Amino acid sequence: MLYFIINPHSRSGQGGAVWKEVERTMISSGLPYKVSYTSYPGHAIRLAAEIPSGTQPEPNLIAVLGGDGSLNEVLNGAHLSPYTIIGYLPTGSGNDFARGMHLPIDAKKALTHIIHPSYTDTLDFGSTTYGNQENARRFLVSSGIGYDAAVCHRINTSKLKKVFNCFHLGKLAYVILGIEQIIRCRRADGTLTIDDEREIPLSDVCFISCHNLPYEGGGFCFAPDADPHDGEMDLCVVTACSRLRFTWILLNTLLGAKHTRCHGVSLIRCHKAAVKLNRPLAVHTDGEVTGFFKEASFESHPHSVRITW
Ligand SMILES: Nc1ncnc2c1ncn2[C@@H]1O[C@H](COP(=O)(O)OP(=O)(O)OP(=O)(O)O)[C@@H](O)[C@H]1O
Repeated sequence: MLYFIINPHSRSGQGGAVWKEVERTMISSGLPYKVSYTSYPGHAIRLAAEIPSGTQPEPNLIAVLGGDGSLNEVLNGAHLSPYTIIGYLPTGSGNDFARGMHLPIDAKKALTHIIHPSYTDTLDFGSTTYGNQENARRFLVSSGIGYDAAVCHRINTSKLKKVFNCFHLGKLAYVILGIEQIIRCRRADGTLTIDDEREIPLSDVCFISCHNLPYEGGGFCFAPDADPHDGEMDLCVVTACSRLRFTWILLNTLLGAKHTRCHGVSLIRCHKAAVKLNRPLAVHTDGEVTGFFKEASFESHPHSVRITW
């Protein structure tokens, strides 16, 4: 069975209008499908959890229409199995999943791939544990602590993205709030433990971002070689740099240039990473902020989620 989970509020309310257009194609296809609409943040987790795993002759396909946040919620609610397949119709403003996977950004084109799947792929996903060890959340794109999460926090609490999205300039909101956080974001000292073995002391941490896919924040390429098929995560660690150098690093990631050569940037490939800091910093998973914490752990779950396009 084909289930649609629609976030009508994605891209500042345009998601509902996009679905109306997409649904015409669905109706004319004659295929059976069910639709649910999200009515509050976190609702897609519950809606996805209500969909049972399919069976071998009849897998269930959950098609998400929304942004990376809605896709993340479905990943967190879905009963992951070889018979649960996730499809994606991007209507967000960041669209880092679609960008990283080279998927069509156009929801109508994406629907063609859902109706006539040409390919299914099994991807890695990551999980982030924060605060007390009971809190965990899955991610498909990236998760981080520090500057990147602080920007997500501002994006989600400020009206700027909504206003800019009306003029199709959502990306500019990320840039403006990103600059604001270069000036205001707090930093911390601590340690980073890689794969339970190697402990790295950290001072003046700007952020630590853990990637399954290369881009986050609407196109910042923090981990150019991140591959969701390799069973590992790519960590981008940025420490001890002036605001000017930090701006230069961010510009490099946005323009696709080599930020990895900049002083203060390290890229580490691993299965697990644990961060301990001396003050709480914001933590995000796929752009959804979970809170401010001193400790966060990230882990890769190889080949665990089926996607179609
Ligand atoms: N009906 C709703 N009303 C308000 N918020 C909602 C509703 N449905 C979902 N949400 C929340 O909206 C947030 C953002 O949604 P989503 O990521 O789909 O779109 P976006 O913000 O436009 O895209 P992007 O994350 O790519 O910038 C999610 O955190 C989700 O929980």
